Amino acid sequence: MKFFLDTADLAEIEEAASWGAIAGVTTNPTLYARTGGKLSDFHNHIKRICEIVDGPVSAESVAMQRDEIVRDGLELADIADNVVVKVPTMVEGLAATHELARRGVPVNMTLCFSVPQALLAARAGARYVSPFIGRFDDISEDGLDQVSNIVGALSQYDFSDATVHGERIEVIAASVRSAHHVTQCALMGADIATVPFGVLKKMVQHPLTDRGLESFMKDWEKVQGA
Ligand SMILES: O=C[C@H](O)COP(=O)(O)O
Repeated sequence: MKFFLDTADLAEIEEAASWGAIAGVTTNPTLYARTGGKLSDFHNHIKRICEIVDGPVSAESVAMQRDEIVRDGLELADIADNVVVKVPTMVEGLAATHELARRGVPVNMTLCFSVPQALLAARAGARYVSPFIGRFDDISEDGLDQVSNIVGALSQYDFSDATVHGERIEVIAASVRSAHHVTQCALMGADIATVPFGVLKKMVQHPLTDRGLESFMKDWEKVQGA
């Protein structure tokens, strides 16, 4: 399993990249707004992320019509070679994804909540599909179950004919809220988990590691005093 960092915060991205932990970054309009960035700085900000991370960086189109999404997507793809255009899973998004894929632009279909949506994303030529866990849990559904179903359904078929990249569509487990979500996604075979920095930090932690470290340090003090 690969990990992407789900943030637009440059300090978080630099720190996580220094751990060798992340293979890419995903952003969305909310995450960019959280940085306090302006619209005029958006492309520069994505460029900066692409310089820090040597892997796919998802930047989302906020257009609603297929032609505008394609125009947006082509501009975003021009920022750097590792930009992936994030497009919502809706009719206009599918049409735009199909056109962007035809032009060789990798697309991450986002806001995916069902197997049929994921199958259509794959057929349209998406390079990635992002089922959301936490937001599904928020409405008393089972987000992890949905990821498992999507991983299972996509693995039944070869969609390589649908993408100009000829690569298998990869599932990005998104809206990840806990290390438990990551564990379950890894067990069900999701290709990637995109995690907020807070979750990435929790993934490193274990109380027995802390307790073990504390006792090693105490015993080492005894050695030094001997
Ligand atoms: O845009 C994708 C994010 O993974 C959504 O995460 P969130 O539901 O925690 O805002």
